[in-house]
Amino acid sequence: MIRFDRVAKRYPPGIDALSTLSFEMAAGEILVVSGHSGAGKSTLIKLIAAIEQPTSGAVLVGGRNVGGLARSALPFLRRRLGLVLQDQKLLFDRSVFENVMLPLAITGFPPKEATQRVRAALDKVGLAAREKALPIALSGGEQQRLAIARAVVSRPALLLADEPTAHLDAETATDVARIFHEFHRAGVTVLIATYDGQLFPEARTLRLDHGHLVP
Ligand SMILES: Nc1ncnc2c1ncn2[C@@H]1O[C@H](COP(=O)(O)OP(=O)(O)OP(=O)(O)O)[C@@H](O)[C@H]1O
Repeated sequence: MIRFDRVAKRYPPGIDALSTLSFEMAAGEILVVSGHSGAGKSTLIKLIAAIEQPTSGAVLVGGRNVGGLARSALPFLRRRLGLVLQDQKLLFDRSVFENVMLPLAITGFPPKEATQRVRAALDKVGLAAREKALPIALSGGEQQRLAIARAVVSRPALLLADEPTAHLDAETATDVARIFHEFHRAGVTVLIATYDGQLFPEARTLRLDHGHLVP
């Protein structure tokens, strides 16, 4: 599903975020990428989502090299990806339901089926009863669950999450981690960048240290 082949990423003015990183992740796997702040975890996720381009090496997602992907090919990739980024970018003037509907509305999904999918996604993250609420009325854990619902509403084969349990208390973090495990058990390939790998006991762990894989 994912292959990094000697991938390096250097940001201007010369910060090496990742150095000759190689690893593979099979379809259906759950993988945790752990490491200290600045180790390169977010960069790894951004390269998979083609938000950033590698300086050298190849990033393959589903057999396609996404490093040199033309802008016109990005929607094809993004449709297969569910992204939960650190900055969730929830729409605070729209309801919970509308936030989750947005990715489907953008792709012109038929409204009736879209409504069913939104309700199914909200149900999976335990927010079915809150669909009319505004995000501001939700707790931090609920906002994170809303971001997950929005990421999975397109039923992606691959779910990527960057520090999805940051800023949550231990009980809420465990609850959010359980949701990722449930998607994994339902067949979704799940990759999570987190400093707290212990929350994901079912996952294989890749450890990064200053952009290098720790053997
Ligand atoms: N857009 C950017 N421009 C310049 N440097 C960047 C940029 N993004 C990240 N970096 C640098 O690259 C290195 C890796 O950052 P990255 O965000 O990938 O690490 P991280 O492990 O996700 O850290 P954190 O857990 O703090 O989010 C850091 O030194 C960071 O300062």
